[in-house]
Amino acid sequence: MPDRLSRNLSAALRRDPLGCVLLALVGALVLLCVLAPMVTRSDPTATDFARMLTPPSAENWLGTDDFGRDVFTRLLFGGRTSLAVAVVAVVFVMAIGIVVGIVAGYFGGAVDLVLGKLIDVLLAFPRLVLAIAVAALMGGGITSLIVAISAVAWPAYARILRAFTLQVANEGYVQAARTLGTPVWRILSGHVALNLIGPILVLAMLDLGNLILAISALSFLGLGVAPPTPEWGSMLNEGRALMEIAPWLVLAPGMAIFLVVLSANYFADIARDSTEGRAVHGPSDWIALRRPVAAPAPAPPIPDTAPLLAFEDVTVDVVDPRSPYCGRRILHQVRFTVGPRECVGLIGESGSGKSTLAMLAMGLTRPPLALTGGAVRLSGRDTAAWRWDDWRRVRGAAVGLVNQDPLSALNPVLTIGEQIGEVMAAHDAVQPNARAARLREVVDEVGLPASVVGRYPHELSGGMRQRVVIAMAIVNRPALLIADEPTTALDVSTQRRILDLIRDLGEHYGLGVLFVSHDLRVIARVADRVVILREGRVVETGATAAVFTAPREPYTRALMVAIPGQRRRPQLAEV
Ligand SMILES: Nc1ncnc2c1ncn2[C@@H]1O[C@H](COP(=O)(O)OP(=O)(O)OP(=O)(O)O)[C@@H](O)[C@H]1O
Repeated sequence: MPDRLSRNLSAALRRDPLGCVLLALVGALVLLCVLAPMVTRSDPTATDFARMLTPPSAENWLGTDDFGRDVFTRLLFGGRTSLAVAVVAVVFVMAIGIVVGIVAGYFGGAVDLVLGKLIDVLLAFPRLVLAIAVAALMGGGITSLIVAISAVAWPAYARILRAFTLQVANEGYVQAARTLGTPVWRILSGHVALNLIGPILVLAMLDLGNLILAISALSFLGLGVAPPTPEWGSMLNEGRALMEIAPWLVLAPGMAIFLVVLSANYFADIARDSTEGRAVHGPSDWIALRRPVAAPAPAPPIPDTAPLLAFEDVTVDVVDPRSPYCGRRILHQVRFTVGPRECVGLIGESGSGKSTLAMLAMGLTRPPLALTGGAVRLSGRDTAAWRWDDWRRVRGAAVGLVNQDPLSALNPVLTIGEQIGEVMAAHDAVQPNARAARLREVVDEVGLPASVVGRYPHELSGGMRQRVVIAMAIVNRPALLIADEPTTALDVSTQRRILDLIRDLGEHYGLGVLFVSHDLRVIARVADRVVILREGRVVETGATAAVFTAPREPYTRALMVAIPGQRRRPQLAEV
């Protein structure tokens, strides 16, 4: 995003002579201010009553004030103060706004409610009036100026960044990071904050001008930088009484403020244009997933013979009384297992409950749905009492997930190497010193060139992206892989290659695979056993060849006849 921002800014400037002139002027002014001690030998506070109120001349380019001080020198040193205070204030404001906005947007619930109310209350006051009150209470000076400005400016940032966080947190790649067991702090700093850099930069540019104005206004009112230290606002105040006989006293700082504020707003506009159109989507109910259940996980006795995944009479209902579907049964005593080195195909038409089962196996069942009967066991352990942290250790380590849409599962601002590396870093399955080698190995295993690690998701084809997602799912060598419609978004030939890859990897790693699909031909190519689901009930289950060649249930027969181009039943390995 910052790359695109700088590219767009330079492209906009190339097309815009006014922008170039503004940039040159403000750049020169800022440079002169920064280098003030080298540009001018005069002391900005040294008085010389013999030279009081002299108009601009070769000796005093911008004249002198009523103490005989050189206005040009004071303008440059005053600019250092104004700009430094503004930059420090922006940093403070951004830091508070970013932390509060991200925390409120990401955690939601009570945290969001409390922070949201605080933001609302602070935003209800006019910013400058509140800043005047805070600065007056603190007694003026540079510190109180920064505190006053920071205290009143952060809520606007927090509110905007909260909204951005809500959007980013619902992106597929953030959800994917969660399902891969990435810790919250890493999701916040890596996925959420990185994606907010663009909006943050634009906000900072937009507000820099406003903050300089506010700083100047407070100093103008005598609540900021105390005389004789020069500052543009206080210079305006000092020159105000003599404006009619010595207009240069107000013109110089006035023009400087005007130029800096105009430039900041102008460039912020360009920056805002260049970052518009971000793709955002999705509801914001995932935060409820974090709610842990009451009891801690029990000590896990793991029978060697236990299947990797077992659904034992699993019943799921809509339990939230606020849902219009409250009381509806989604899964009815579903029972089947997935063992090591076995690929189980879960087939069912849309709405039959396939995704609900896949989510149960990852501990991602969302309110208003809840497990109301039976048990979901992973390697023999009942997961009912697992808390969020227990699941976090399992996801991405013992259980890998491959989703339908690889693009939404990948973070657009991180390279492939970083994203695979992050999954390894989230768990201890691969030792830190072995991670670089494992990265190369897994990239090779999924059939991608080594160069892919330095590339970004948008530089890859759909099939390559799905290979990356598979690499992320297997990099920690899980025992179980959940593949939820992993080939639906791909063309037929890519589908075939991805299916072969999953089957080969399953054999290579001895993986148990739960392969969810509505497409019988896909299941026929990869699955050893099939489970046919209809309206939340298992209607038929058995070895793939047996079920497909001699279906017992009328529903299974109907499904096969419904395959496009298929008169009677699907051929194995037909895809
Ligand atoms: N939050 C919810 N509230 C009420 N009903 C829900 C909710 N989530 C899912 N359902 C219902 O549960 C049933 C199973 O949904 P699920 O998403 O598991 O089906 P699916 O087989 O994966 O379908 P698809 O292939 O279209 O994704 C559907 O009838 C759906 O309407």
